[in-house]
Amino acid sequence: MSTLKFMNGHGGAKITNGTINGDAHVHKDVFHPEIGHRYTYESLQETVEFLRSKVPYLPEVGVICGSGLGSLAECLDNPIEISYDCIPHFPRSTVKGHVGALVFGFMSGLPTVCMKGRFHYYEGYPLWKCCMPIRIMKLLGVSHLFITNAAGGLNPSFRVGDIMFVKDHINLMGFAGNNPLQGPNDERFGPRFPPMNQAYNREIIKLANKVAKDIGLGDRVHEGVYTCLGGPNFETVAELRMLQMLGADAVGMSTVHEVITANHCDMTVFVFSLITNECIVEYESLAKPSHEEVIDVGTQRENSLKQFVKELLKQIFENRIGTK
Ligand SMILES: O=P(O)(O)O[C@@H]1C[C@H](O)[C@@H](CO)O1
Ligand SMILES: Nc1nc2[nH]cnc2c(=O)[nH]1
Repeated sequence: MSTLKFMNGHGGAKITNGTINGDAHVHKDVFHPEIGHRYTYESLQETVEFLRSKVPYLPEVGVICGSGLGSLAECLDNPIEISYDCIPHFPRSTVKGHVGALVFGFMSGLPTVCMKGRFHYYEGYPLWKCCMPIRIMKLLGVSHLFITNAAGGLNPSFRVGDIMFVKDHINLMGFAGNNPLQGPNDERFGPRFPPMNQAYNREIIKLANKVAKDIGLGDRVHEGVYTCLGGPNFETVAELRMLQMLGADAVGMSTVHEVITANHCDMTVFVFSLITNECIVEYESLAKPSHEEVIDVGTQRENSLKQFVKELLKQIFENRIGTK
């Protein structure tokens, strides 16, 4: 049995645990003796069918909310919030600041789905599972994916609260042989060997710089290279110095595998990092990064970021950027 609850003040609906747990779904995922468990195209279709039965339109835009950035989902008009624990085959959020719900609605007039909470490798999920929602978004019809994250600033010119438009990444986990596309390739999603040299849409980055300037954020934005480590610990001084030498401007614990999965299935991708802490590269410093600080900075910057995301989205679609 399924129940929609109306949310105060938003004119929307909320589907939470317990309200639809009775919905039976059959697990058709496969276990390969050599490589272990994987989702199949068919099992993902079950998730898609479930979501289609709850939401009366198809989203064109996807937004992944980073740590402390769940409030971006408040940009949606007429939200329909569906808790991850109601959705067939969906992993569960375990991290503070990641609520664990898909929120459908209209952002700048465009049908959009926000992931209020992402999945991380350090939670114990393999990368292919962390990225499962991206394939779900693709199957629902999402063409443009906005990925956001909280990251430590490696570039000494970055200040806490700055925004970095990601122009490229260094896939350190991939260097170690860990990649979300590992395992059998399903050509219905994309090719076995996808290119990654244009993973971040250049036109959107150009527009993002203009929009940031127009709304008064011009002096707080940068372009840069993001890298991801597995976490959950923050980095040592020696590790951070090494990352700086490699050419990374910001470090986090997510995003890279999501970008790879999204590009594999031909989505248009835009990513920004909120610099929530300065990476400590001096042994003398007594400062310590913390998840609380990361979430606080997200909260402090939420109004500017909401305004930025709404305006950027509007202009992307007005100018048909990245429409394939
Ligand atoms: O989900 P993101 O990448 O935004 O979160 C970063 C990485 C860790 O999950 C967390 C550490 O505070 O912030
Ligand atoms: N790995 C990593 N992730 C972060 N997320 C937010 N800040 C940081 C950081 O300093 N390091």
